[in-house]
Amino acid sequence: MTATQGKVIVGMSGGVDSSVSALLLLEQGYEVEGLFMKNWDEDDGTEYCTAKEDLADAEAVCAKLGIKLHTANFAAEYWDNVFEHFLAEYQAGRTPNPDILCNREIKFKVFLEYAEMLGAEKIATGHYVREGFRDGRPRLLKGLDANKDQSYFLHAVPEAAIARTLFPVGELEKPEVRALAERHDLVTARKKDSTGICFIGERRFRDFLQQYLPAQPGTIETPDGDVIGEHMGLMYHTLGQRQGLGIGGLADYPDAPWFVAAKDLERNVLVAVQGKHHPLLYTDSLATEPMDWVAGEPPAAEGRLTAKTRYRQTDVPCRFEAAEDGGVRVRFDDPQRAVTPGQSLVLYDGEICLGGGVIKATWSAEESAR
Ligand SMILES: Nc1ncnc2c1ncn2[C@@H]1O[C@H](COP(=O)(O)OP(=O)(O)OP(=O)(O)O)[C@@H](O)[C@H]1O
Repeated sequence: MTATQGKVIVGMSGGVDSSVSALLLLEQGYEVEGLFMKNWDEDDGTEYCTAKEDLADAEAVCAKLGIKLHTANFAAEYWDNVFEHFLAEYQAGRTPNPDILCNREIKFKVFLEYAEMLGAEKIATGHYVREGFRDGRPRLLKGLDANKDQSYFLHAVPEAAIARTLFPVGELEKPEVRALAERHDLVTARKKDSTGICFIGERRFRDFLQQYLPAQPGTIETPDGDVIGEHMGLMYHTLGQRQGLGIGGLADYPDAPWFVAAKDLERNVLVAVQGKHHPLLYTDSLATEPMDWVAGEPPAAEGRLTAKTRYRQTDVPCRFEAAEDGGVRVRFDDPQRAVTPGQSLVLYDGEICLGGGVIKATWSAEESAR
């Protein structure tokens, strides 16, 4: 086939989505080359990093498709611009999402620059999102497969980078993608989806974090300040999670499970409540750090939108207003469970992903009313 559409570099992760992306672009008449990025040097003596296998799979797919595969090591950029921030956030008691930063800083910045160096105007990835023009602007749209939509992770990528990226699988459902890979005999057809944070792999999160952040034991308390247990470090706990208390003698409390409701950083105290639906586990309104707007600016009018506070959540109705510091204040129509500082709030106008920001404070219905 002769290429008529210009040169595009596909981010080849060794997974099925990027394999099929390369295939589709070839079928569409692009001159396609692949790039495998190594963002984590796995010489930390563990067996968890799958980079070697992934590279071998990317090589096999590129050989099968007859395209060239480049490799690049961005581990230094990843460490400086993603990982250090990730650790600092944990240290500050928040639960960060490094994949969002990885997209903004690595996949849609360093990778784009690298592609330019290789003589390509455009890059492509296997993300389940779409690009579409609305009101004359290139917009980031949700992927058609609602189960796989990855716009949550891409909300911090600027419009100019979105405009230079192709998302061939964004128009497809995942089973169609696997079927295409099977039909073309690609080795990744049945490869299982990657889970969790890329550099942590399947290992226990606490073990990983302990290599970088020392344990900081403290107490677990009720909202009234009764000590009911001990924790090994606030960073090992996630809001809304069921919490084993590790001590007996809770004679004053009925035998109901405890859930993490808050982290008091100043006192190094984990606050726990009883019952999965305790009101303190619900957020009525929140504030974010300065927002990353895909369009570079907030929507013209404040008002009603929908929002996700975590990946794989259906977006829920809310009302938003801009704050002076560049962040937003959002109030949900219905209080949301386990909204976690450090994770991102992402706003949508229908299928358009507008942007998002890191959640810095949350208030329960009772606190909002005060
Ligand atoms: N190491 C890598 N090198 C090059 N591109 C990558 C790499 N990791 C991810 N990407 C790109 O980012 C996209 C989304 O990555 P993600 O980790 O979410 O994988 P995924 O949705 O399981 O996709 P895939 O099935 O292609 O691995 C990939 O489809 C690929 O285009």
